[in-house]
Amino acid sequence: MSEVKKLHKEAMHVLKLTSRTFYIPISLLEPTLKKTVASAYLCMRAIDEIEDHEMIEPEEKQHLLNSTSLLLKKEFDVVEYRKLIQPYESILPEVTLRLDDWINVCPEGIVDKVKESTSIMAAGMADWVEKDWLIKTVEELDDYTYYVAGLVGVMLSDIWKWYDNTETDQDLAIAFGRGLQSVNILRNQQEDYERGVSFMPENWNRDDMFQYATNNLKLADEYMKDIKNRNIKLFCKIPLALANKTLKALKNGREKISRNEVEEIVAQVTK
Ligand SMILES: CC(C)=CCC/C(C)=C/CC/C(C)=C/COP(=O)(O)OP(=O)(O)O
Repeated sequence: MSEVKKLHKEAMHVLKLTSRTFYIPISLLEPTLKKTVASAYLCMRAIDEIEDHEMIEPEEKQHLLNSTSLLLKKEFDVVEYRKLIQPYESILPEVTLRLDDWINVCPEGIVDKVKESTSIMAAGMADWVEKDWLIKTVEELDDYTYYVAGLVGVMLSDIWKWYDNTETDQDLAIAFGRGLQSVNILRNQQEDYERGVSFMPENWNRDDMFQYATNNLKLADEYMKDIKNRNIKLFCKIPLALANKTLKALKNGREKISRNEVEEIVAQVTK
């Protein structure tokens, strides 16, 4: 097997191990999009694992994220990156240690966009680590959800445009990301509370966050209307359907949806 093929296979393997939500939709994409979106997911997940790490001090996270953000702005210097993460090698996951590999999986015509989006996300995450994720206003919630999810939407829209000139609305793409992220916030609220983090603006209760999620997921439906390519449409439909179903389950007091329900939704969307 050629080196390129081998790397692609490894990327899909790591993707399967890291993403419950996106492994299936990415697998259903045609080869060029599959490589691109897998690479983009893994690059962003690489830095997300730094932001979320339980054993790394905030100052160190900021340094790691800001330095990675700078490295992504130039031709990626893998020697510098290895030096940067070397002290944390034993505690960081494979997806983070192999950032250079994921960049190499990405097709040449779009890799700069993926690096740029990941760089902006890393700098935004570093700022939120500094602020200790202290969200007081809805503007701050919007800012946080923009960096960690809205930007993914923007990047995906850029990928669709590059791939076959599919034009989608940037604000709706951001809302799509925010919708998915706010469902996760609701799902993880207790767990986050236990580690001392809350994404609820002051004076907000759970119902307000439900409303925020519902509004953004409605805008995600609008986003879908611009997509004609069936392959891209299918990719977007799966996380959206899972988020809608999860939101409904949470409203009914359940913790999350079952593996069976996930399978049912995927089967329904792909039939
Ligand atoms: C235009 C468009 C499609 C916009 C959507 C943008 C997008 C994919 C944002 C990601 C947001 C998010 C909450 C990811 C983690 O979800 P998770 O915890 O469910 O995923 P995981 O299983 O990969 O951890």
